[in-house]
Amino acid sequence: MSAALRRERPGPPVRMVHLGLGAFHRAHQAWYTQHADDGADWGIAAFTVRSPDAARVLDAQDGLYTIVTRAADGDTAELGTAIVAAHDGADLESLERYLSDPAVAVVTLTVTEAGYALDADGSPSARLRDDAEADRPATALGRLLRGFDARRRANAGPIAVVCCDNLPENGALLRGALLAVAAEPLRAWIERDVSVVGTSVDRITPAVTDELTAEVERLTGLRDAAPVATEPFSDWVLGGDFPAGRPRWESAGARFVDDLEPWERRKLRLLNGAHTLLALAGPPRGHRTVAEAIADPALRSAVEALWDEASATLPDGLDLPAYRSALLERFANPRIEHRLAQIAQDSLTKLRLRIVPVARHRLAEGASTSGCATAVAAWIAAERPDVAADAALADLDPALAADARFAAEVTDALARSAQAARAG
Ligand SMILES: NC(=O)c1ccc[n+]([C@@H]2O[C@H](COP(=O)([O-])OP(=O)(O)OC[C@H]3O[C@@H](n4cnc5c(N)ncnc54)[C@H](O)[C@@H]3O)[C@@H](O)[C@H]2O)c1
Ligand SMILES: O=P(O)(O)OC[C@@H](O)[C@@H](O)[C@H](O)[C@H](O)CO
Repeated sequence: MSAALRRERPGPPVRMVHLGLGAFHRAHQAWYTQHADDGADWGIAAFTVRSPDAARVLDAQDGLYTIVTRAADGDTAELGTAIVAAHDGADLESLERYLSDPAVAVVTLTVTEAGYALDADGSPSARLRDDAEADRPATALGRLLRGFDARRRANAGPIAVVCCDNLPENGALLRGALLAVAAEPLRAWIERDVSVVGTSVDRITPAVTDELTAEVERLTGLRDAAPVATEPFSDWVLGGDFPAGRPRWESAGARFVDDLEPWERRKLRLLNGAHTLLALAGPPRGHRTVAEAIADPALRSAVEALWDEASATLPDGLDLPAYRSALLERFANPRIEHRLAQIAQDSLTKLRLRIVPVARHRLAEGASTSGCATAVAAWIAAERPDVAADAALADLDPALAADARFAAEVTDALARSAQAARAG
């Protein structure tokens, strides 16, 4: 019988807190922290958001888990060691305790786009406002405010918070939301003592499947109930200050830049924009995963058209040809089973953030928008099949709906996909 995972000696001291204990945190921020040359000084206390399950499982393994890196030609396994404590997100007392400790210097978040509980214009939803005043907040930001208030009362000093979700201008968005819902005197403390760091995060890490557990046992001889599978590629670009210190993530390959926005846009508009397109257009053509969808010549050319349009909205100096060709290789990785159904969550919000700005930019220049129109048509076909195309388009973005050329392109794309579906 295989051995279970347990620590033989204590892990690093807790100096980071993470909210959103999912697959991505374990494959990305925790990986960079353990690979930093001062990683032995930086342990992470990680909290779930909605369900305690991931914390229970990881806690039973002393925070240890296996990271399986899946290259096209095979898998390798390594032990993830940076997470030293795992908690149910509802455990506010532990969150307050960590954040009251001056040695804790960084908070990271991966709570998904929906997890911020913001309205479409980026302002806090009524749910978030109510939650920020609740006795036992249930949203990630409500809980973060509770933890920050404990730090303020403990006089534990400034701290950095890093939003690691796929949201444009994620640092500014998070800061705006925190300041909008915090009551005084916490609001003034956040303004003065919390540095909100913007970041672009990149490592394709699909949801964990049962098959992975068996694969880990085969590779390592260990029983692991919390493994994670990820791709060899990894990138982390950050912009902002860390007033209480941070791991030397740059020694593990992270990049610190003065102007984050171009890198963030490159990733969101090319990688995530294409994922959103494939997640909508792939299933009606019988595809289940990104690798299957990108192997379909019609979808590959739709992605290329979208990338041509998105690339024209990006500044020079981002090495776009190399990035695009690496993306094609990453999408095609046969060992990464990235299900389109997982990516298709919240498509309306993602189109508004990733496709609509490109389409608007191109229309203002009188340039082609067929790639954007294909993505929008795929969304209408998948999620608004019973609504007239012009009404669905108006729901997505009134300015695009008012543009006769774009509306006609969407109608044409819908007709083409219906014809393709009839043809079989
Ligand atoms: N997985 C990737 O490849 C990847 C890569 C880059 C960035 N990201 C970013 O990280 C996020 C998390 O990715 P993951 O793979 O760890 O996801 P996940 O589904 O494992 O979720 C992570 C955490 O978010 C919480 N959560 C999920 N949906 C929520 C909701 N609607 N409201 C509140 N909390 C919610 C979960 O409880 C969990 O604690 C992504 O949404 C994305 O923004 C992921
Ligand atoms: O839910 P999304 O669309 O923000 O993200 C789903 C995937 O596209 C995403 O997780 C990518 O794998 C990731 O952004 C790669 O770095």
